[in-house]
Amino acid sequence: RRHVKSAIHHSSYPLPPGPRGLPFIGKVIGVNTHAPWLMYAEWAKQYGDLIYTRILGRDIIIINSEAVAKDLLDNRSRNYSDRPFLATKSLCGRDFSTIFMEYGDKWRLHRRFFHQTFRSEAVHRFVPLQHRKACQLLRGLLDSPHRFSEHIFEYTTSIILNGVYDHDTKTQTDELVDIVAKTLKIISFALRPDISILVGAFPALLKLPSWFPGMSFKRDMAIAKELSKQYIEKPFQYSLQKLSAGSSAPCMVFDALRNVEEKGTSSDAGWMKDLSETAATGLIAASDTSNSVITLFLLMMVVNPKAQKTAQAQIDSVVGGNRMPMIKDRSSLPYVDAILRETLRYSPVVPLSIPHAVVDDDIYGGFRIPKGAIVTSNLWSMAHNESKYPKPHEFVPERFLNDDGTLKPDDTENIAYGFGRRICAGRHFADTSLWSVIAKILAVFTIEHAKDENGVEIPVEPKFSSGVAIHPLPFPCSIVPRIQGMNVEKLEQLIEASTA
Ligand code: HEM
Repeated sequence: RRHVKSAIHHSSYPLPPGPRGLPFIGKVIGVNTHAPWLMYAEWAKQYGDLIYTRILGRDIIIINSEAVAKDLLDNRSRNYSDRPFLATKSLCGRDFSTIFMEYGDKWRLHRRFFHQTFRSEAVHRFVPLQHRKACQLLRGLLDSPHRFSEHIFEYTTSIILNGVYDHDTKTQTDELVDIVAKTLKIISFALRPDISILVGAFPALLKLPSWFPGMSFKRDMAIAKELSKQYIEKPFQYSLQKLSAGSSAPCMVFDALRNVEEKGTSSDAGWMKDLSETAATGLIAASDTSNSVITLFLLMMVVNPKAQKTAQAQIDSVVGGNRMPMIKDRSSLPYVDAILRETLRYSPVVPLSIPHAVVDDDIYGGFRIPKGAIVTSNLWSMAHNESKYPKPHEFVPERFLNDDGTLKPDDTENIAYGFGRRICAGRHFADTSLWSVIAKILAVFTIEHAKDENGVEIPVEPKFSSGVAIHPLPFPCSIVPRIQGMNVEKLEQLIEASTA
C-alpha cells in the first residue's frame, strides 16, 4: 500500500525540463553524435543543469553541474549506482566487465579486488614499476620520437599488465598489447550509449549483413567478443603460473589470492572466474584512458610553450640536471601537478563518464527522476564551468595555484574520474603513473611544433575523436632532447642516477 501511495506521490511531480518532441531518430543520429557533450552543454543554457529527455523509449537524465552530480550520485549513491542495460554489451563480449556491471554483490566483489590493489595507500608499491616503464618510454622517445603514440600506448598497457598480472612486456610487439589495442578500437564505438540505444530499439539492424553501409561495426563487435576470451584467459593463466613459481611482485591477481589464503576464505571456480574478469576489466579500463591523457599533455605542450617552460624551470631548480624528477619530488614541483590537473580538465577523457542508472523513482529539486533512467554526467560541461574555471577553453595551469605558487586543494577528481560508488577504481594508480611520465618527459625533452620542409612551424589545432573515451586526433610535433649532447649513453646515465 505504501508502495502504491509513493508511486502516486511521485507521479505528481513533473519530469525535469528538456527537449521534447524532436523526431526520435534526430536525437540519436541527426544531432551532434560526434560530441554529444557539446550539445548537452548547449541544452543546459536553455533547460538548466538537470535535463530530461527520452530517446527511442529510454528515459535519459543529463547532469551538467558538479553540484547536482554530487547531490545525486554521491549523496544518494545507493539509488544511483546501477548501470543501464546496453544492447551492445554482450554483442562485443563485455558482459564480464566491472564497468558495465549492474549494482549488486558481483560488482561489490569486483570492486573489492580493485580496492585491495589500487587503493590510495596501496599504489605506492607500483611507483618503482611506473618509474622503470616511464624510463623505457623516454628511451623510445629518444630513439624514434615520431612514433610517440606507439611508445605511449606501450607504456600505459605495460604498466597495467604488470599491475594486474605481473606480466612484463619484453618486446615492442607483445601479443597482449596488440590484443588490447584491437579491442579498444572497437568497443569505444560499440559501447557509446546512443549506438547501444539504437541497436536495442532496432534489433533488426543486427540482421543486416556486415557489408551493408554502416554495419561493419557488427563484424567488429564479433571480433571484440572473440578477443575478449583471449585476454581474460591468457594473462590470467600466465599470472597463476608465475605465482606458483614463487613471484611476489605486487599485482591484483596475487593480492587477491594471498588475501584469500591469509583469511582462509573460499576461492572456488566462480570466485576465480570473477577475479580473472576483474583483472581483464582493469587491463582494458587503464590503458586507453591514461594513453589519452599523456597524448593530450604532449599536444598541450606544443600549443602552450610558456607553460612548458615554466614547468621545466621549476624542475631544473628543484631537481637539477643530473637526475630525473621522482615521486618524492612531487610536493616540491607544484607546477607539474598544475599541468596534470589542467590536462585532465581541458578535455576530460571520458566526457560523458560511464552512464549510471536509477534504482528507484526519486524526487530532486521538485522534479521526478524515473526508476531505470540512464544518468549521464556531462563531465565536459563541469570541466568548462566558467564560474569555477574562468576562460575554460584556455590551458591555464596557474588556475590551480595560489599566488605563492603552492597548489590549491585538488578539485579535479570528479571531473576526470566520475562520481559516487562507481567512481573510477584505478584513479590512484593512474595519478602516480601520469605524474611520473609527465615530470620525466618535461625534464628530458621539449615538445614543439613540427616544421615543414621550409622550416615553417606546422600549426596544430586540438581536435578529438569520438567514443566513450576520446583521444586527440593525430597531430605533428617534434620531441627534442633539452639536455645538450643527449644520446643513448647520456640517457642511461641519467636513468642510472635516478632511483625510484
Ligand atoms: C586517466 C586515467 C583514467 C580516467 C580519466 C578514468 C576515468 C573513469 C571514469 C570517468 C569512470 C566512470 C566513473 C563513473 O561511473 O562515475 C571510470 C570507471 C572505471 N575505471 Fe577509470 N579512468 C582512468 C584510469 C583507470 C585505471 C588505470 C583503471 C584500472 C587500474 C581504471 C578502472 C576503472 C574501473 C574498473 C571503472 C568502473 C568502476 C565501476 O563501475 O564501479 N580506470 N574511469
